[in-house]
Amino acid sequence: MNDRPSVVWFRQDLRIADNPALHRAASSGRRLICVYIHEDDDPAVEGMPSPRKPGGAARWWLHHALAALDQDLRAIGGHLLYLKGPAAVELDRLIDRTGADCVLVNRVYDPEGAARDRMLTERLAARGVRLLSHNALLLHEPWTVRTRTGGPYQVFTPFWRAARALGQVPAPLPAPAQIDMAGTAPAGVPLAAFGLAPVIDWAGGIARDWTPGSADGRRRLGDFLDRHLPDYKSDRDHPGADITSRLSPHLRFGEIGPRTIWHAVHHRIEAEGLSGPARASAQGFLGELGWREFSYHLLHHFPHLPTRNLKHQFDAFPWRDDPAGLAAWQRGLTGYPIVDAGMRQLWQTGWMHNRVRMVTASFLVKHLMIYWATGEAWFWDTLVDADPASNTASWQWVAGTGADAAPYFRIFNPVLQGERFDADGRYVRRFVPELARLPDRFLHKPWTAPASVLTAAGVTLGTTYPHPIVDHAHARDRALAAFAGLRATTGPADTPAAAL
Ligand SMILES: Cc1cc2nc3c(=O)[nH]c(=O)nc-3n(C[C@H](O)[C@H](O)[C@H](O)COP(=O)(O)OP(=O)(O)OC[C@H]3O[C@@H](n4cnc5c(N)ncnc54)[C@H](O)[C@@H]3O)c2cc1C
Repeated sequence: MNDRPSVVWFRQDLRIADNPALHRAASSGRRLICVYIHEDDDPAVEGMPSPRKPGGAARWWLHHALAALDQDLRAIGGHLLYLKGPAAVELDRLIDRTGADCVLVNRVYDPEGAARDRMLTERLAARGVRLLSHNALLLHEPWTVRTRTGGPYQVFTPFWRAARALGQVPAPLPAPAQIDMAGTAPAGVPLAAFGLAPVIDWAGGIARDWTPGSADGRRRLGDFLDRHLPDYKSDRDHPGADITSRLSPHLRFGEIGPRTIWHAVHHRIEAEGLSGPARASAQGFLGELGWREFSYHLLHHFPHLPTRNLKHQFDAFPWRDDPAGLAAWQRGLTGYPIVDAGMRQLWQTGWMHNRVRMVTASFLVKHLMIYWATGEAWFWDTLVDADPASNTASWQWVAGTGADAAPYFRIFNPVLQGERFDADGRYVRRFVPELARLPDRFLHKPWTAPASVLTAAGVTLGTTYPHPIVDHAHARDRALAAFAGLRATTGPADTPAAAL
C-alpha cells in the first residue's frame, strides 16, 4: 500500500458527513492531513486569482465553523491543521514536509476559486501530485443541467424541470468512523492567528441567534422538518412567523450538504405519506434549494454575474449617487417600517428574511435608484450566509438586471408589502420597537396617523422615528421615467436577452 499521506483541503465544505473528498481519502486507508488555509491578508501568487474575501459577519461565522469542524474531526481521530498564506505556497510547503502525493478537495464554483483550482491542478501535477476534486456543494453541477441545444438556462422554471429530470440525487455519504492522521504534518498556526473573530465584540446579536457548525445545522433541519415543513408554502413569506429553515449559513459554509436536506425531505414525504398541500409545501421547499442551484448555474455560466449587469442594456441606466440615502438604508432609518425592520434585523442578527430581502433591495435599487452592486456589497459584509452565487444572482433578480428577473418596472410598495406580509406587525414591532405601540393600521405608514395617535404611542416623527426619506409615488415615477428613458435608447431591457 502507498504509505504517502493524502491532504484533504477544506474550503466551502466544513463538515465530515457527506464530504466526498474526506470520504474518499479516508476510504483509501492512507494517513491524512486535514487542512484549512487562510489566505485573507496575503497577495495572490504567480497571477493566481484570489477568491473574494468574506465580509465581517461571515468571518465571525467562519471562525466558529472551523473550531466546530476541528472538534468533529477530533471525535474521529483527526484534527484540523490551520495554515496561513497563499494556498499555492502553503500546499507546496505541506507537500515538501509530508511527502503527500494527493490533494483532495470539494469543488468551488466562484470564478476566481474555480480558475485557481484549474491552475493548481497543473502546478501540482508538475511535481507529481494529483488534485482530485468532487461535488459536495450542489445537487447537480452547473454544467450537467443543459438546454436542448446544450447551453445554459436563464429562466428558473425550465432549469429546475431539467435538473429534476436528471434523476436521483445520490444519497449522502456517511462520516468516516475513524481517520488516521499523518504524524509528519507541521504544527500550523492557532485559529486565532486568522484574525477572523472581531476584536471589538460587535457580534453579540449574531451569537444569540446562531451556533455555527454541522451539529446545529442538523438540529435546525430536524426542527424545521418536525415543525414547519407542511406549512412552509403558506407561511414562508411572513417574516413575523419565522418558519423558514434558517439553513442558509450552514449551507453557505458547507456544514450541511444539499443532498442531506434533499433526502431528509423526501424521507418525510414518504414516511409520513405527505399528500395534498403538505406535499406541495415540501416540494416548494425543495424548489428553494432549486433557486440556490440556479444561482450557481448562472455564476458558472456567466462568471461576470458578481460585477456586471446580465442584461447589458442596464449599463446605460442613470443610477444615482446618494450617500445620505444609502446611509439611511444601511442603518434602518428610511422612515418605511418594513424596510427599517429588515435592515436592522440584518445588522443585529446577520440574517434577514427572504421577503424582506426583496423589499429592502428593491427600495435601494428602485426608490433610491442606487446601483445594485452597492447593496450587494453591504449584504456581503453583513450577512452570515453571504454567498458568492445567491447574493449576486438575487440582487440582479431584484434589480431587474439579471436572468429571469423581476421586471424593473414592477416596483414594490413598501407600505403594501408590510401590510400584506406583516399584517399583525409582529416583525416590525420586534425590530423597530419605537413604533411598537402604534395601532396595526398605522404601523406600516406612521406618517398617516393622527397626531393624537402618534402621541399616545410615544412617536414623534422626525425625532423618535424618521419621516420617509423619499415619497413612494415620487420615487416610483422617477424610477419609471428613468426606465422609460433607457428603453427609448437601448430597446426593451425587461426581456432576458436569450430566454430559454
Ligand atoms: C437581495 C437578496 C440577497 C440574497 N442573498 C443571499 C445570500 O447571500 N445567501 C443565501 O444563501 N441566500 C441569499 N438570498 C436568498 C434567500 O433570501 C435566502 O437563501 C433565505 O432567506 C435563507 O433563509 P432560509 O435558510 O430560512 O431559507 P429557506 O426558505 O428555508 O430555504 C432553504 C434554502 O434554500 C435556499 N434558498 C432559499 N431561497 C433562495 C433564493 N431566493 N435564492 C437562492 N437560494 C435560496 C437557501 O440555501 C436556503 O437556506 C438572497 C435573496 C435576496 C432577495
